[in-house]
Amino acid sequence: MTEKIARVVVDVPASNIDRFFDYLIPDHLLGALEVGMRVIVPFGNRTIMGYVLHTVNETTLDESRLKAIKATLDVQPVLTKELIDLGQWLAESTMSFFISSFQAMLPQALKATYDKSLHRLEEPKNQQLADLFDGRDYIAFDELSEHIPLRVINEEIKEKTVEWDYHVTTNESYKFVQMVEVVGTEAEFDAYLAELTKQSKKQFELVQYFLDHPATQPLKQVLSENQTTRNTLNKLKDHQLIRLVKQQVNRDPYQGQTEKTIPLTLAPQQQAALDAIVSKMDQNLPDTFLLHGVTGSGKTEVYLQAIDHAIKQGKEAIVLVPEISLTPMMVERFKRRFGDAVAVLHSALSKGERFDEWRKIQKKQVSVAVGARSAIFAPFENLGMIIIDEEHESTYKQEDHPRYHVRDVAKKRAIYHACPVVLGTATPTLETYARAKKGVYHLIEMPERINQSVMPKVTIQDMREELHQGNRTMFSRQLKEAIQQRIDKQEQVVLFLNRRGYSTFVMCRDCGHTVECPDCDISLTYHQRDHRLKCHYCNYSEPMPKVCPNCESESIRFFGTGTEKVEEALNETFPEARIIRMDVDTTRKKGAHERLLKQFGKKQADILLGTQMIAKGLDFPDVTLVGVLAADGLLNLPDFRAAEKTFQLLTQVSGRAGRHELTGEVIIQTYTPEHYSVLFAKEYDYHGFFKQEMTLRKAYQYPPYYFLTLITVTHENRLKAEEVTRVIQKLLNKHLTEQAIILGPTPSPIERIKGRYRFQCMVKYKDEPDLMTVLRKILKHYEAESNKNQLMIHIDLNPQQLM
Ligand SMILES: Nc1ncnc2c1ncn2[C@@H]1O[C@H](COP(=O)(O)OP(=O)(O)OP(=O)(O)O)[C@@H](O)[C@H]1O
Ligand SMILES: [Zn+2]
Ligand SMILES: [Zn+2]
Repeated sequence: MTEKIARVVVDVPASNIDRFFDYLIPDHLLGALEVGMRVIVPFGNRTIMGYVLHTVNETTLDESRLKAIKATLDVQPVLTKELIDLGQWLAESTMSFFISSFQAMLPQALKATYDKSLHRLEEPKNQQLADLFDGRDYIAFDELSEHIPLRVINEEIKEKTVEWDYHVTTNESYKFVQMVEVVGTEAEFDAYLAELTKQSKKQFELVQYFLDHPATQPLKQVLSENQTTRNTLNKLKDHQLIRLVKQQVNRDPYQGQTEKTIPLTLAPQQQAALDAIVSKMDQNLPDTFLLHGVTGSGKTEVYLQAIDHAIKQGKEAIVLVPEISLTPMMVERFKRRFGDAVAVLHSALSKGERFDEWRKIQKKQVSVAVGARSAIFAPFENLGMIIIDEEHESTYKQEDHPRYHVRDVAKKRAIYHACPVVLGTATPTLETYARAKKGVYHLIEMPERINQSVMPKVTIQDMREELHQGNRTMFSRQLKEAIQQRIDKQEQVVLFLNRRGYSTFVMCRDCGHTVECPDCDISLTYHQRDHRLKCHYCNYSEPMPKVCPNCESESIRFFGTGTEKVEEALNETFPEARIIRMDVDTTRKKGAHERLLKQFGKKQADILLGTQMIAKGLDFPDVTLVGVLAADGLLNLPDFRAAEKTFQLLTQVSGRAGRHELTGEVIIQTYTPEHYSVLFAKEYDYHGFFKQEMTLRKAYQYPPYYFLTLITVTHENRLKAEEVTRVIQKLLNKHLTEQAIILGPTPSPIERIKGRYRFQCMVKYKDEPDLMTVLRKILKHYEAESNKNQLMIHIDLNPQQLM
């Protein structure tokens, strides 16, 4: 590359800096610097990180005034040309900053951190400061701020005795292991042996060992095989018979996987699906498929064989799974089929592990990336296919800048690579199924389970009725009996508790007072482990009160059902049952998910009790009963998708039973047995549910009939938040077409979070070509106030959460 000017996006997420800056490429970097690399550049009086997006020979600015790039952080670009374009598109289509978009595409470890320190140029005039330097040239900001007032520093800077120095560090770290290399000749070992006294038995053994094992091997292995210590080994090192060397290795979070699986003979419906997908792949067509297959219909095997086809063509594949730590079984199936050709990217890995997995993709050491949302940015350059499993999951939408939906990014990448996208699920979102019905997506239906196994029979238990009959426990009589039967027959049970919207809040039975977070508008949740009340939004916590803060009554209790409480109740009711509980508390440790599921798989427990995280991806042959303890939790959320989410969840959970030879049974407990989402889920009637829900969406003007945009305004002052929202609502009214429906301002369902009041304005529309322009103008108008951070305006195009 011979251009001499680089266009850089700098690491400052602020609206007035959200553009390219031109920098001179210094001589020593000419020819070495490439587009897509990270660089260190001077910016104002600071030094920061940036990405080189273009190189050019001409600038519209005065070239003599351009600053030069200080250094590059990479020897190989971290962003491909495709990703550079994608990042810009992402920023524009989600109304985010360029820098936030690029950061979102790269692993955490590549982000920069900044240290600020004071650099001494000559002896400071201020004695206190001079003393603090004490012969040093730099003082870290933290140390400085403890001792010297900022005013003094500013004066010294004016005198040019000192200057601020900014140091950029990035966090990519490589893992090294100590290796033992044998360097002594046989003769030298013999000479050493001759020197040894009779007491040095261990040394004799070690010499013998190295003569037998001359190859370089890990230190850890040498020590463990010889049952010896570093000290003992050091004697050989001192005699220059061995040497310790560092070797860089990839951290491998999936070490020691079991043997490989081979492709299964496909059932006819699977074969048809595979043929359709492979044919588009071979024709290089960026078409989107909806693979609508009931739970247990063998979708995963279709993915595996389609990927196999891609690999054989020398192409690569991306597989997206909801939240990967929740679906370890899924990951394992890919690992076992493709072994080392798979990189796994997800949040349960350490920063370093994730970086190593990402680098495998960058270095073309793998051809498959399996991961959660951000894996859609895997830097492959020859994609053959993108798969989004469980496409209905809300985790595919990022709820923070850039607010993108993985489906949109996938379609964009598919066009670039001319490859198909496969959306797979048993419960498509209404948006997706409507598109498939219109022919925008190719619809593939897989209505049968593998091996003709039937969908488990679902019964609904009306918990109000149970109460009338005097049953005050959390298990209906039928569920209790069914669990007991499974324990007796040594079959297994999965019990699902919907945590969201059904958490354990504290209420006084005398006065009805509930304990709420002082900063957010929601009840605190009781945590048994440390006997404290916590806020799920801001981390506020306080001890569980002994008496009601309102009336001092002692009858203050927690309500609702947490997994811990259910576990207690299970222990009481079925003392002989072995229970595995899976929730945020028991799975906090790394690898805990996998470990607990493995235990259950080995039948070391009778009952698996858990929250959302056990709803999908589980495939255990001996599970014959699935119980849903409280189906209504989601129904009560203030969200137009509440029914859809309930239907999806119930269908997914039910799908965990009877997947192999044994027939399954599902029992759903609910307080609203007449709700259509419960009734259609009972019949596994997706099409019936779709029809009914579409009618409602049409009547109430929601997606997929209308697009939504949600604008949320937050401010510490309630009036201010409401007023700004009102102004925005008026502006939208004025500038959009007559057809647009503009609602608000209304308080958000959670009116206050972290001490900030929240108001929202919702736009429903079919076609508003000017919407983005108007929204940009609004943001621009409030730019100054937003940059000072008093006012915040969030714009969410196609929101998934309305809270
Ligand atoms: N062609 C086949 N022959 C035999 N067994 C198969 C075949 N395809 C899939 N299976 C097995 O059937 C079970 C269900 O398949 P799979 O998990 O792929 O379904 P799925 O549609 O992905 O399910 P879910 O959406 O419920 O997770 C698995 O145990 C799988 O190994
Ligand atoms: Zn709070
Ligand atoms: Zn009270």
